[in-house]
Amino acid sequence: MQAKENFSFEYCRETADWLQARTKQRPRIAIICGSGLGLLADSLKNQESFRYTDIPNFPHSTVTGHDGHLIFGELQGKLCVCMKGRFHMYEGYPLWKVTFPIRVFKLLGIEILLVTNAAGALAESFHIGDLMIIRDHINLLGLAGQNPLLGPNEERFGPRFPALSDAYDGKIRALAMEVARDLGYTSFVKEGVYCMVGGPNFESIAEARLLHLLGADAVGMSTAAEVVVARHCGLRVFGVSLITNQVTKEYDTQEHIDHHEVLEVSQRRASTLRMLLTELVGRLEWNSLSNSDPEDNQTAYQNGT
Ligand SMILES: O=P(O)(O)O[C@@H]1C[C@H](O)[C@@H](CO)O1
Ligand code: HPA
Repeated sequence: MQAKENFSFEYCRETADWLQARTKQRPRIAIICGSGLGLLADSLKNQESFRYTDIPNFPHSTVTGHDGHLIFGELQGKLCVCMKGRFHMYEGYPLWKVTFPIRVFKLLGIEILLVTNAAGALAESFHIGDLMIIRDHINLLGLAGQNPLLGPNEERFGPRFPALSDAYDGKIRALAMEVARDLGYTSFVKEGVYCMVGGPNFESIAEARLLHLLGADAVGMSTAAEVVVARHCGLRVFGVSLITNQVTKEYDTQEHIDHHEVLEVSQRRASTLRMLLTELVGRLEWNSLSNSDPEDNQTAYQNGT
């Protein structure tokens, strides 16, 4: 098992304090940009940007399409902090480090986490360029014993046994669907189940068939671990996958997916995803999202209500 001492409250606090000493911005929304999806971060107003390499304790981005800046700024008049580039287990980081920024966000006062990723389609009804609002996930690594919450529990962040039955906020998903309707996006905005695998290889045919049989609509190499840590510390979560490729499930194909193709599609569709999220952020109203929703028992637990 990985040493956990560096996932401690104090270690996260040190990073949050460093950031708060350098910006007066106090955002309540955090956004993680997936592969090739950094465009959203670029559209923040009044930007204050920090290189990951300058932030104490922060991991460094090593993957093409993940720039490596933490950007504070305004989107639709709302203060946000945006990760332009995320971390993956296949880069050699333990999962606690992959998800470290989430706990820093919590200490910065973040309440809502918006996660994006590039993913391959397993569902036949999905097409390249579609946006999949994540209804639920299969954390394949977690089921196999690789979980960012392994080790002593830090009660100041959350409970030993967090519930994940409501991981992806129902009210924010409904709002996003409303936004999609208003933007005329309904033909390519779908809902579905995201499966996180470890990577870095793409799936074999037998693996792709298995994941589809298990109920996954799309597969990628991120997100679920971040969401586990976010829900543990009571953040509300909204996730969206940009479908960059069809995952091959037939043996008689000549198609081979590669990361360049993933980046090409995500860069081509980044402005559409940006539009959806920008409009969504603009419509996020804390009052209408309040926790009278019985679905949101995790946050109620955190608040002691
Ligand atoms: O960070 P995300 O999940 O968007 O990145 C996906 C998964 C792999 O890192 C990479 C494969 O092309 O894109
Ligand atoms: N498999 C896993 N991760 C991915 C894929 C895929 O097909 N596309 C983008 N990220």
